[in-house]
Amino acid sequence: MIEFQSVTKQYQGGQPAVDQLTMSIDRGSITVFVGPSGCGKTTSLRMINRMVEPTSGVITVDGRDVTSVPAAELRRSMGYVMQSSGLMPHRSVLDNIATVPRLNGVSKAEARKRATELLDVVGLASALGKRYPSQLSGGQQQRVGVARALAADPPVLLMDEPFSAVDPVVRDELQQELLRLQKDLAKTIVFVTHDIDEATILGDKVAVFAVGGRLAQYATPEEILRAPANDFVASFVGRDRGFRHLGFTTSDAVTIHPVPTLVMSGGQFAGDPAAVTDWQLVVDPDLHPLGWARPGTDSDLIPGGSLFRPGETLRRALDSALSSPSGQGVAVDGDGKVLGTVRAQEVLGVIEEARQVRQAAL
Ligand SMILES: Nc1ncnc2c1ncn2[C@@H]1O[C@H](COP(=O)(O)OP(=O)(O)OP(=O)(O)O)[C@@H](O)[C@H]1O
Repeated sequence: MIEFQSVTKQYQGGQPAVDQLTMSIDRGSITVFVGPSGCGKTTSLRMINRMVEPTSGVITVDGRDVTSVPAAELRRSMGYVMQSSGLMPHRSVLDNIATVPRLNGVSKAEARKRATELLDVVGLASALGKRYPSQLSGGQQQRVGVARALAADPPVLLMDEPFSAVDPVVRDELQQELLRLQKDLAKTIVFVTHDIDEATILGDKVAVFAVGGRLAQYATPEEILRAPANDFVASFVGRDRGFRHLGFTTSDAVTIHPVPTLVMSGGQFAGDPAAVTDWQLVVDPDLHPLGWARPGTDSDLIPGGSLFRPGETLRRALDSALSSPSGQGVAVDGDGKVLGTVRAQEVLGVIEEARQVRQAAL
């Protein structure tokens, strides 16, 4: 959908900000540009919609050289979301979202109707439409920024560090929301971040840029974590990359063992916890896990670790086992009811088997 052909950008008097960039961006996918500060991510993104003009090279969108399209028209045909939501402070949320459709000649009533629908699409209550941007939280403002970018239903969405100014919990929500939206919308999204975790969570493909605007690696997140192309990528991806890579393999092959349970209801154990000779999982009458009872004590309820569902990743399964006071990770079904437990040693066994299979395939 988007092609960079030997694209270089040199601002006056400096080193190239982007140096001979050649890459193809797939239609309907999320492509993430990641790298340290100043490596040319934003410049590369802005050359797609001609907010920045290349010094040399060609960029095409859908086979058309972008320089053949008037810059204003090109910009309106692509959604753009930036770090500070960039909303107009003196316009209501609805009117902010309706901006581009209005510029494209859509009637006010029609544009506002669509804007109200979009509030729902990005998970905001329609009542917020009447507020001004300063009356929203940072996370809500970013959602409005996404709604505004989607308003003209553009095939391409450019996102420049859109979630980096919000706290980690909201950021996590916004990332999940974007993935959910993308399932329905299948836009061609180019997303800039300096955070490798965000890149691997969101990207179908990840482009790692090195200082000097050179493309150091362009591959799936799984491949970048498993096989960084060089020392720069390895150090940028960081020390936990082996662990993060577990986030790409499912835990299907891990055995789930039955676990003895002790029911707790109304704050009371249904049996005698002092008689427990092995760790027992404490559950409510509907089999939702509450914590653990330790053998040989008259047992307070000991809070449990993280839970995971079969089909989730090995990372979740391992985390569940390692964070559990009993050393057993608790697997639950879609309703949150206990299915059984997994042991860290066995999860590690599956990880090692998967590694050997990959090794043999090389
Ligand atoms: N308008 C400009 N004039 C001159 N130099 C610029 C301009 N915009 C960016 N640069 C320089 O170009 C290089 C690349 O900048 P760019 O903003 O693309 O990097 P980035 O990877 O997005 O960085 P960050 O993560 O810090 O936003 C930097 O050295 C920057 O100082």
